[in-house]
Formats: sequence, structure tokens, C-alpha cells
Amino acid sequence: MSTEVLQQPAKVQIPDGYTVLELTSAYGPVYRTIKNATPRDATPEEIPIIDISRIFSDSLDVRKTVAKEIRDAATTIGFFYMKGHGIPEKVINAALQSAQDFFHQPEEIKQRVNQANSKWFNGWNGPKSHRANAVESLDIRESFGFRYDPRYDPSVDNVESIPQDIKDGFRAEEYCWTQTANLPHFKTDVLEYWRSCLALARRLIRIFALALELPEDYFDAMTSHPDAAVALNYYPSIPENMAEKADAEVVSIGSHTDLQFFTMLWQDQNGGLQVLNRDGQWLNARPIEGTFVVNIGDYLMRITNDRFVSTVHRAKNFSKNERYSLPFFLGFNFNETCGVLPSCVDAHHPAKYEPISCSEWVHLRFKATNLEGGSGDPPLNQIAPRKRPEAARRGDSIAHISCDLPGIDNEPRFEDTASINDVDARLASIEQRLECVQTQISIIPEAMNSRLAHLERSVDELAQLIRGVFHGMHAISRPHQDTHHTPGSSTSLDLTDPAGNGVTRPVLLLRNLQTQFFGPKRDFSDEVLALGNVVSAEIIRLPLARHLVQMQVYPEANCVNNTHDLPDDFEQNHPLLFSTACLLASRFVPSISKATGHKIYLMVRRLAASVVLKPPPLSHEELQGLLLLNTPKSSFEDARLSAEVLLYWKTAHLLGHSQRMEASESLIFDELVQWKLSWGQVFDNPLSVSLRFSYMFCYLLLYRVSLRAQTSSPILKGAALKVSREILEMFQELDFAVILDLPDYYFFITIYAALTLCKFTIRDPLIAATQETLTDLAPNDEHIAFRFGTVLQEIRQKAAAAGTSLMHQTSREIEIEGLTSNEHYAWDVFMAAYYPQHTGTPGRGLESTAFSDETAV
Ligand SMILES: O=C(O)CCC(=O)C(=O)O
Ligand SMILES: [Fe+2]
Repeated sequence: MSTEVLQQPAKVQIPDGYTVLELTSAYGPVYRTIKNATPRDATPEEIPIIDISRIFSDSLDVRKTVAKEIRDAATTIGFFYMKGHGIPEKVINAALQSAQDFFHQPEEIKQRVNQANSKWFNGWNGPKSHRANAVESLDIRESFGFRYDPRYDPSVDNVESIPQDIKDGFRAEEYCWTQTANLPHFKTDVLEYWRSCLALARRLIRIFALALELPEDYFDAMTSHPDAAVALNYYPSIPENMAEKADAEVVSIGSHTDLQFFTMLWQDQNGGLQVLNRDGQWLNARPIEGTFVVNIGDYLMRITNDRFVSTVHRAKNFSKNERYSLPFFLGFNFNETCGVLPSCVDAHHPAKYEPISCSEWVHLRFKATNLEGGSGDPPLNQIAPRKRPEAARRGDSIAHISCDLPGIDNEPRFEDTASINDVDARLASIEQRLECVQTQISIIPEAMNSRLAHLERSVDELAQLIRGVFHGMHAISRPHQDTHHTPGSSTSLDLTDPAGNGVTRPVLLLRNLQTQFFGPKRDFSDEVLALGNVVSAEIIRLPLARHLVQMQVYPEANCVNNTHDLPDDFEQNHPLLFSTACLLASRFVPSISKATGHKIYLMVRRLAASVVLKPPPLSHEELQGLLLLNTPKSSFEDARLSAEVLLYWKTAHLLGHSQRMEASESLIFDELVQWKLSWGQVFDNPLSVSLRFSYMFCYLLLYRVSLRAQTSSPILKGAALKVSREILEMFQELDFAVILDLPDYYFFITIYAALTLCKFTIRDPLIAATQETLTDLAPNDEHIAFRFGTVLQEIRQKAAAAGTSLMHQTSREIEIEGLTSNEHYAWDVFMAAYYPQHTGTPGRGLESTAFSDETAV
């Protein structure tokens, strides 16, 4: 089964019971790994209570003491409680009362100030109108928000004198107040709360400056007219049965990080705020009377070079009461641009980020969250809503991704080959090649290089590895000291091109076939690129794909944020490697649905097939892609794919031994017998139809090539016909759905077998049957099955026109001697169907390609 995992003890195992959460940030989606354990209360060590009354002290030392406490909290959990804040209780209570008055109104009254009517995301947001991320429910929360208005800022004397570039960033809208004027105290009380918070925030930010070893007034100018907003959050109690019935985790406000500098949140006593610690454990940030909760936002995290952490949080109101919270969000002046702070860089910690303006920052988040229709920035503060929830769009939520990440194998697996000279010599050529590509892959991050270095050995060793895994053994660390070499492995060590190009070429076979069909010069690399990758094929979205690649590349990174680490052109230019890495990592992500996993698999197969169809030398990247398929914990599908690649590789090797092929009238090839023994478990599995199909095809090729030298061998001819019929019979038995899932080269195999019958026995009823199946199953005229069906039809028609009776064809035994003309019909028609650009060019020399050599059989 696709989910069957060939288990090998991994060196690093992230325990079961984790979930990966996709969150939105200005950089696009980011991922956090969370424990599936029940949330527990945070201890005072985890989320400290800091008495900030001391920030008003005249003593710098005292203020610095607070700064240190804040720094400790900011660099660990990113959250703290502040007591001694000095905001009068009555101010808070009045704001709370206003919030209650507002939310208790009938919906049509709240609609008057609906955020949908706002240019800048001010106003009311109804319940269930936002979803913070794909794995959690719509937010049950209702909220009302408004943004900085200089007219209400007591530190502004004259609004008119504010410089225009600052004014341009103002996002206040008067309709917040005109549309709520029915509540007489609303504006006054809410604005009073905002003003108190603003004043406190301006004091607090000075302590943040100290905490960052900056002059205390460092941020003052940047917050003269800050993006300072308040939200009134109203969380009705979540009914218990709602949580039971829901298919996503029910949340009052979904997991998110706050966007800007910091947030100061007043919450009532009902509880529900949860904070994600670094171990992926949810901590209840229980209400503490007389405190605000303060947390770091993404912008501050960025300008501190990630020293201060913007921590994921959410709220769930499972109390029996309505819950309210009143967050105040502080950002810089909108026009302000800030880079990584000087105190946060040193020789070991270069700046990770470019300077960015506050407005650009907000805008990025806007873009990252797919907000449609909005004319400006995302809502005030926290995560912007997704108008199109991921889960709905993808149809396969990434909920509850287990984080059993692929283990990194720190021990060099193939270290000890020194004693085996010939192995060394052979590997040397590969390594040489790898060295020259080293420059090319230097764009790939260091960690990836080292990861790949483990894999940069021969296909053969990896094949042994996977076989070892298959037999429940450990990784084979000394494959070449194994005295019980399979014959396959010894032949497979010959990885170099006999022509002496020193290039690896796992598969010549299909190249030969290509050469026969299309002439030797065709370069398929465009086609490989044209196939795209798992993202361009819309199987999974880019952020998830990049995350998967990172899981593969940086298995130790259980929290991956830096999806921008991969080169931008990685997926386009290295589709096989990229898609293969996604495939492997997806195996560790059970909630990537089976269907999606299968699509990824098919994509990789298609790409792998195109790669093997390409003339050698295989590019480094292609080789990597093939090698990657052999990692520990490979699935059954991976094993099948590897087996198939090796099968072709061995066949190619045989085909390359022209003397042997010329002399052989043998119907058995030891290499293939050995291959079949080694891969017996895979081969015999009922799911391995395609593998058996390929196996017969390889025999067919071997017979046909032998026939070139021994044109009159009835044994070989009989064998070629027999195996062609077997292929076509098997094809007849396949489910349509299975056939349509197969990569194109299976259709090549089918047509090759059918053409073989056309060549020797045009009246074989299997030709007509295959033709019918091909045309019947093709979903449209463009499909390769349809085109090949037409090929067979035309061949038969031409043969009939040329006087070969197709009627009364009852016997398979009829062999038409010297039917070279049939071969030509076959060829013309085939080319016309598959390569329309070649049609109408008789004598273009196609017949004189390798294929026409065979017509001399
Ligand atoms: O209400 C709470 O506890 C959290 C609210 C919050 O995180 C926000 O509004 O950004
Ligand atoms: Fe928040």
C-alpha cells in the first residue's frame, strides 16, 4: 500500500502525536509543530509577571532591570503579564461596558459598521467571518476595531502640521464613530481606553529599546504617529457539542501571530488565551487580575533578527460565560522603515532581513493572506483572514500532520569503501562529476548539500540499502565488503558510459528506444521541464511543498520558518529533485491525503520516466532525484520505483553488451533473473502491475535487439512475439483507471509490443483489441492512448490496402515473412501521430534510424 512504510530505525525521531499548523505571515504560510497534548496552565516561570510600575522610575538602573526581565521573556516565550500598568480600572471597565453594549445589539445595527464597508479594515467583523488557518474552525469571535487617528492622540498638537508622508499612512475612518453614535458613550469610552494604552505603549517601547541595548529614545520618533489600533473582542461561549461535531478544531480566534511591534491585551476573567511554547505545547495564559498580557509581534521579531519571538497564540472560550478581550496593537509610523537593529547583529549573527517599511510589511501580510477585494492593508492587527480557507481550496486539510520527520542519518553511510579499489575507481568518476556540479549546487544551502552528500553515491549502494531496509536490516554501511554480492550489484557498479564520457547513466534502454523512434539528437530536457513539478501541476501549494522539501533537507528543524532559504528557481529548475523530496517528506505527513500523496507519486514517476527517457548524461539533479528515492523509510511505492529504475538500468547494461546480444539465443538473462529475485517482494505484490509490465518490456527489448544480429532465429522471434502478446494481454486486463494513471511511457511499451506484432504477425487479433482499448479508454483525442490507438488503426488499414487480408485472421501462428513494408507503415503512422511535425516528409531519413535497421530483420 502506498502508506506502507519500510521501517528503518531512524536516528532522529520526532515523537508521534504532533501536528503541523500552517499559519500566515508576511512571508507567506509558515509552519509550526505542535503537540497534540491537552493544553496546560503556564507556570510563572514560563510566562512571567513583570511589574512595570518600575518603568516610571527615575532611576535608569531600575528601568534597566525591567528591561532585562522583558528581554528574558521576549527571547523565550515572547509573552509576559504586566502588572502595575497604571491604566485605571474605570477606563478599562468603561471600554468593556461599551464592548458589551455594542455586541449585544441586534445584528442589523452592527451591520451598519461592518468592516466590509471599510477601506482600511476598521469596524465590525461578524462571527465566523474569518479563519486564521486551515486546521482550525472559523473564528467564533466577533470584533470591532479601529486605527490610529491623530485627532485623538493627546501628544499631537496640530494635526495639520504632521508631515504628509506620515499622514499618508493614516488608516482611521470616521464611520466607526458615526455608525456607532447610537451608543452615547461608545466613542468616548473606547477612545479613552485607546489613549491610555497608547500612552503606556509609548513608555513601554522605551523599555524595549533598553532591552535591546539601544538608547532609550530609539523608537520614539518611529512611534510619533504609530499604527496603534484597538480591537474589542467578543467571544461567545463555545457550546460543548459544537466542538464534538466540528471536523476542524473549534476556536474562538484561531492560531496566529500578531503582526506588528507588540500587543498589550486586557482579558476578562473567563480565560481561553493559549500560547504555544517552543516545545509545541499549548499553555493556558490564564487571566491574572490587574494585568495585561504583552506579546511580541512579527515586525519586532524581524528587526531583532529573530531574537525576540513572535509567538503563536489563539483563544478558545470554553467557559460558560461570554468572554471579552481588549487588545491594543502597536506598530511604527506607517512610513517608517526599519532594518535589523544594530544591537541584534554581530559577526556570528548577520542580519537576516532587509529593512522594510511598516506599510510594506503590512502589505506583504495582506498579499500573503489572499485578501480579496480589500483596497488596503489587512485588518488592524493580528492575522488577516483568509477569504478562501486553505482547507476548502485544497480539499485536503493539512490538519494533524504527524511530525515523525525523516531521520537524519548522521553517520556517513557509505564511508568505508576504501579497501575496494575497483569500487573506488568507479565511484571516483561519479565523484568527479559531483565535484564539477558542486559549483552549480552551491546555490543550494549548505544543509542541503550535506544531506545530499549522503546520497551522492551510486545507485547501486542505495539499491542495496533499500533492499536492506526491505529485509528489515540496518542501513548497509559496507556494501562492498559483502561477500554475498548479488550478481546484479556487481554489474551495476559499472556506472560509467562505455564510450568513456565518465558520466553516470543508469538507464540507456529508453534512450535507445527514443533513438529508435525519434532519432539520436533529440533533447528531452525541455520536456522534462515542461512536465513541471508538484506545485505547477497544482498538486500541492508552494509553501507546503517548500516545507516538505525543508523537512527532507533539514530534518532536525522541527519548526521551519525559513521557507525562503531555498533558491527561488529551485522548483522550476530541479523539478525531479524538488518533487521527489516532497514525495518523501509527504510520507511523514499522514494528513496529506492518500489521493494527494498518490498524485505526488505519479508526478515523480512521470518525471523519473522523463529523466530515464532522456539521453544521458543524466544531470546531477536528476541523479539526485533518483537517489533520493532510496532513502530510509522509503515506502513501498518508492521501492517499486527504484526497482523499476534498476530494472531498466540492468537491461540497458545488457543491451550495451553488443557481443553478448549478438551471440545470445538465450531466452533467459541472469541479470534480470537476479533482479527479480532481489526485488521479489515488490515484484510479486499485486500492486506492482506496472513493474511486471516493465519487466516483460525489458525482455521484449532484449529479444528484439538479439534479433538484429540473429535475424532468422525462430526461437528469438517466437520469444519476442510471446512476450509482446503477454504485454498486450496484460494491458487488456488492466483497469481503465489504472491505465490512465500510468505515465506515458507505458503507452510506449504497449505500442512497442503492438508494433512488434504488426511487424511479424499483422493479423494477430491482439492488435485490433489493443487498438480498441486504446481508443476507448482515451478521455479525449489528445490523449496519447487515442493517438496510439489511431496509429494501430491506420497501420491495419494500410496493411489491408496493401493487400494483406486482415479478415478471417484466426491464427496467431501466421507469421508474415519479410513484411518490411508493414514496418514502414507502422513507422509512418506512428510518427504522424506522435510527431506531427515529421509528417509529409518521406525520406527524411527516419527509416534509416536504428529502427529501420531492425526492419532488415
Ligand atoms: O482574546 C485573546 O485572548 C487573544 C486575542 C488576540 O490574540 C488578538 O486579537 O490578536
Ligand atoms: Fe493576537
